[in-house]
Amino acid sequence: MTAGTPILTAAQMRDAEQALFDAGVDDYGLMEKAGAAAAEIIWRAGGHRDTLLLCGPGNNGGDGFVIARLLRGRGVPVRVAALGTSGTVSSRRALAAWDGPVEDLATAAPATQLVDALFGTGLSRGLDPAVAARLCELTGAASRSYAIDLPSGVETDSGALLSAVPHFGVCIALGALKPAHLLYPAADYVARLVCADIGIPASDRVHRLMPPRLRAPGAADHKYARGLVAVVGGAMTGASLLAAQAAARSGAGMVRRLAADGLRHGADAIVTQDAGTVEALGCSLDDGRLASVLVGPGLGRDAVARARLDMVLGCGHRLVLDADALTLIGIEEIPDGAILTPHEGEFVRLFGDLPGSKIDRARAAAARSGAVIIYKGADSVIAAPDGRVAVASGASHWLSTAGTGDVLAGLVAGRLAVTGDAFAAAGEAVWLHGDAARRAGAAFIADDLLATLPAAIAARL
Ligand SMILES: NC(=O)C1=CN([C@@H]2O[C@H](COP(=O)(O)OP(=O)(O)OC[C@H]3O[C@@H](n4cnc5c(N)ncnc54)[C@H](O)[C@@H]3O)[C@@H](O)[C@H]2O)[C@@H](O)CC1
Ligand SMILES: Nc1ncnc2c1ncn2[C@@H]1O[C@H](COP(=O)(O)OP(=O)(O)O)[C@@H](O)[C@H]1O
Ligand SMILES: [K+]
Repeated sequence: MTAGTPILTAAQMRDAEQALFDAGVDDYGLMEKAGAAAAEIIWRAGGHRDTLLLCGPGNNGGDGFVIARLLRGRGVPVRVAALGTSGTVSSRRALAAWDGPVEDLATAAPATQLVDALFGTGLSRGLDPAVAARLCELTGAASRSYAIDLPSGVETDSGALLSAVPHFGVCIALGALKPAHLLYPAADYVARLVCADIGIPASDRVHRLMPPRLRAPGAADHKYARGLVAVVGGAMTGASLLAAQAAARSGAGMVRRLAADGLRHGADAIVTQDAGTVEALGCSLDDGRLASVLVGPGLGRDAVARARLDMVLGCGHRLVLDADALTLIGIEEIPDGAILTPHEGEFVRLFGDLPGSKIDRARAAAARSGAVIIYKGADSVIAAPDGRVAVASGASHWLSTAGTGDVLAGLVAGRLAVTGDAFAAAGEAVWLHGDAARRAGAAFIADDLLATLPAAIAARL
C-alpha cells in the first residue's frame, strides 16, 4: 500500500518535535517555520483580505503571532485578538516580534478572514463557553476561515468535540495529520485539509489511506493467475450476489458463488455452484486454486449458517469475514491472516467496548485477533496485526445505504485474491469502494457501485 501522510497523536507529535530539538533544531525556529508555512497558504488564497488572528496562550497562539506578523509584512490588514497570556518561551517570543496592537477576544470585531490559533494539540478540556461562543461568532461572520493545526475545541487524538466548534473552510495541519483531522465528529468541521511540512520525520505506522497503484493483467496472465474467488451464499441471496458481482469487477480472474439456493442470478460471468448442503459446500471449497473465500453476506444466523461458517473456517484458504459471519464468530475462532469488515455494531459485539480512539480500537482488535480489521463507517480505519493503520477519509455519505457493505466485502475478497496481501487488499478495496461511490453521485443504490467500479480501477492503473 502506498504510504500516505502520517498521522500522529498529540504525544507522538510532542516526541517528534522533541527529537528535532534534541538534534539541534531551534525551538522558536520551528514555530517560525510553522507560522511561515501557514501564512503562505493563507496569503496565496486570500491576498490582501482583512484578517483577524485569534491567538491562544500556548504554542498554537505563538504560531498565530508569527502568521500575523508575516501577513502584515506582505501588506495584509491584520488584527490580533488574544486569549490569556502567552505562556511558553516560543509564544512569548512570537508575541514580542508582533509589533501591532493586541485586542481583547471578548470585544474584537469580525473580519473577512478569520484565523483560529487559540488551541492546538495542547487542548486539555473544552473551551470556556463564552470563548467557544466568540470563536463560533467570529468564524461565522468571516467569509474565509482557517484553523491552525486543529479547530480549537476538538480533541486531537479521538476527534471528539470538547466544546462548540465552528465549521472552518481550511485546516492547516502542522507537520503531520492528527487523528481528529480524519475521525468523526471532528472531521465534519473542516471543508479542506492541508498539511504543512515543517520537517517532522514521517512515522511508518499510521497513515492516511492513499490512492493505490494497481497492476493491469499481463500477457502471461490467465483467469486462475488473476485470482479465483469463492463467495459463500446463505439464506439471503441478494447479499452474496452483490458481493460476488463486486468481486467479479475487482480485477480478480474468476468468481464462484457457492449458492445455498441453487438460483443462477447476477452476471453470467459468475459461476454458480450448487452448495446447498454443508457437504456440497465442503466439496466446492476443496479446490487448491481458490485464492480467497468470502463468507458472511446473506449467510444467516441459524444453526445451518453456523455449520456453513464452520466448514469455511476449516477450509484453509485466505478468508474475508463480513456481516453474519461476524455475528456468529468468536474472537478465538478468527483464523490468522483473515480480513474482517465490521461496522460499529459488529465491532462492539465482537471485540467489546475497547478504550481509545477509533484508530486505537481498530489496532487493538487487529492485534488481539491476528486479522486485518476494516472498521467501517464514514471514517473507515484499516488496521493490521503488526500495528500498521490506514485511515480513509472523504467517503461519500451516500454510502450509508443497504448493501454497500456487501459490495465492499466482495471487493476485499477480489483484491485479496489478486494481491495475496491482506493489508494491501483491504486498503485497495476501501479506496476503490469510496471512488466508485464518488463516481456514482447522489442517491445511488449498492448495485450502482458495480457499474462505476471498473472506472475506479482504471483510474488507478
Ligand atoms: N512544540 C513546538 O515548538 C511547536 C508547536 N506547534 C504548535 O503548538 C501547538 C501545541 O502547543 P501547546 O502544547 O503549547 O498547546 P496549545 O497551544 O494547544 O495550548 C496549550 C495551552 O492551553 C492551555 N489549555 C488547554 N486547554 C485549555 C482550555 N480549554 N482553556 C484554556 N486553556 C487551555 C494549556 O494549559 C496550555 O497552557 C500545536 O498545535 C502547534 O500549533 C508549532 O508551532 C510547531 C512547533
Ligand atoms: N455516513 C457514511 N459516510 C461514508 N461511508 C459510509 C457511511 N455510512 C456507511 N458507510 C460505508 O458504507 C458501507 C456500509 O456497510 P454496512 O454497514 O455493512 O452495510 P450493509 O450491511 O447494508 O451492506 C461501509 O463501507 C461503510 O464504511
Ligand atoms: K487552532
